[in-house]
Amino acid sequence: MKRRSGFSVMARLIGLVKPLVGFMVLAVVMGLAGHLCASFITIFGSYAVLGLLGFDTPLGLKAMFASVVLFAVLRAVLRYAEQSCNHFIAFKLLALIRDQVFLALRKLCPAKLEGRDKGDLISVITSDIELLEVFYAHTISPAAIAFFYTAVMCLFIGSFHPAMGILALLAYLAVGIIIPLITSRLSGSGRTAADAAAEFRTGSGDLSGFVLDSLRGLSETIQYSRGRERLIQMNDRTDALSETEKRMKRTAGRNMAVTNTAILLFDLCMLLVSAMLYQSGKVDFAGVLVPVIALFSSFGPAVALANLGSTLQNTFAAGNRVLDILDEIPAVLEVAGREKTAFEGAAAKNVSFSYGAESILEGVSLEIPRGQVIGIVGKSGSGKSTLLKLFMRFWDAGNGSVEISGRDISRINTADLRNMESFMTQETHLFHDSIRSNLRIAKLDATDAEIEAACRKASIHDFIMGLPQGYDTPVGELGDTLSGGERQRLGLARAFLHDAPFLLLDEPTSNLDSLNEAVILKSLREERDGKTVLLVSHRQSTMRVADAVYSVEDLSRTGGRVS
Ligand SMILES: Nc1ncnc2c1ncn2[C@@H]1O[C@H](COP(=O)(O)OP(=O)(O)OP(=O)(O)O)[C@@H](O)[C@H]1O
Repeated sequence: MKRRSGFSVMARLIGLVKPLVGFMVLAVVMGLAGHLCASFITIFGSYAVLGLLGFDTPLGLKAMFASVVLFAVLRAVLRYAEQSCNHFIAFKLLALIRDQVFLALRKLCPAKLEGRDKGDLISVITSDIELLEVFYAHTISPAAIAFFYTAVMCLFIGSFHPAMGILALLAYLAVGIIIPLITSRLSGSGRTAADAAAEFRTGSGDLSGFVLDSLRGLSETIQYSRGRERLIQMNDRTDALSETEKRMKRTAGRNMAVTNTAILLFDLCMLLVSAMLYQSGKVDFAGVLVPVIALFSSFGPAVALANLGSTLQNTFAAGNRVLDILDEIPAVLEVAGREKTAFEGAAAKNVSFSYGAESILEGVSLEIPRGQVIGIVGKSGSGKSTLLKLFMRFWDAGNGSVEISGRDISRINTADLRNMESFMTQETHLFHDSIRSNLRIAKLDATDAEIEAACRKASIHDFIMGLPQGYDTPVGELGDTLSGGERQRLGLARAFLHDAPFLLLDEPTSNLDSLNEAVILKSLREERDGKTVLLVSHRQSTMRVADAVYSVEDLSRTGGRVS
């Protein structure tokens, strides 16, 4: 994780939400006015007491009581309006940030997400982004309100005597900034509160990842009787996390105690200073009563600012993780605005590729003429799937060029490429939705007849019709109510439905019995007129459909033709 300063995280987070600046200003103005109304209720109340005691007051008694009532009503209305405005901002902002994060993920996908811990990613998308709401709705505006409110109150208290104004300023600064800064730097084990907050966010991401991993590996855990160990590990992680949280809470509690003590001491100071000024005739009795009451009742925004300290560290840690995703550079950049390309065949020319330092393909050349079925064989791990991914441009080739219709695919519009290619991977993911919707993602405007035709080609139509709700049957959670072969055939149906000229099939028949394999091979033969197929398979029976078969290990040396 990249470490950024609190200031730069804050600046970036504010930058993310420029479109809502107007609403933010409105929330601050209403919040400021609301707080001032609240303070002036007590201040006018104290003037009213002075009036009752026979002292001179700026307004008549009736006007003062009426003002108190007016301020009370205004306070309520302004508070309501400020809160509504903040909620509106918060939810709009969440939508805005989620949009940006999903956009970033879409660009990073799939190359940069392959190695990433999915649980950690889920934690960023859900809890980290949600925590940013705290930053926008409950951090920026309280800080701005505290700033303006403090300025107004210092001027008001200072209007009785400058010394009292300066004392008030010191009090607000101490409570709102100095004390939280000092206490946030001191935590039990010598680490800063920021460290604890970052540790907490990372720990909770790790825990989500661990839980997800445990759920996915449930059958292995049961089979090898590792339930107890797994549970102990989970408990250890949870305990470590709650220990960090406890430490953070303890720090927050201690800070609160220090802040409250400081408020009482500053009030006492104000009382002493005003009494001394009164004795030396510098202020009248109102100059004692009103500033003391005004200071006493005006720490709200400064305390709110102080309280931000503990949540702010947490928010910055979350912000850092969100920014990490936004700043990640995609392995492959999207292409748009280029001349449209129609499929005329594909080729790899002297292509080399490595995942980091691990070299997978070296000097690979392969011609895939239009209308042909080309088979690729090779040892497990030799790079067959990788070669298909290069044709999909999930990764860019290190050296050499991957071409479609004679043009390097890094110069073909990404949208054209997706329309030209149907890729069936070894793992067919099924969404938690009906079978029909799961198929329709391959062609959003597909008619029911088209879906049915694709399913017949993939030899899965009869199975679907046998289900209680046919095509409307919901696929179970994680799709594990379907067998591997059924999932595979649904994957194939998607590939057929997508109806692209270039089909890339990675082990399309590995989980099928020979009967289903035969139906699918027949479909492939029938389809072949308008289609070009790149087929990876370990099964000789499947490879019989190919016009030419190459071994991926030999593609660089001998041309690699096997049959
Ligand atoms: N995203 C990745 N990052 C790093 N290494 C990877 C990645 N994907 C695959 N590999 C590695 O690259 C090598 C080739 O993988 P690939 O999936 O292309 O092989 P394959 O020939 O299709 O294997 P199989 O027949 O078992 O499916 C393997 O050693 C694999 O571990």
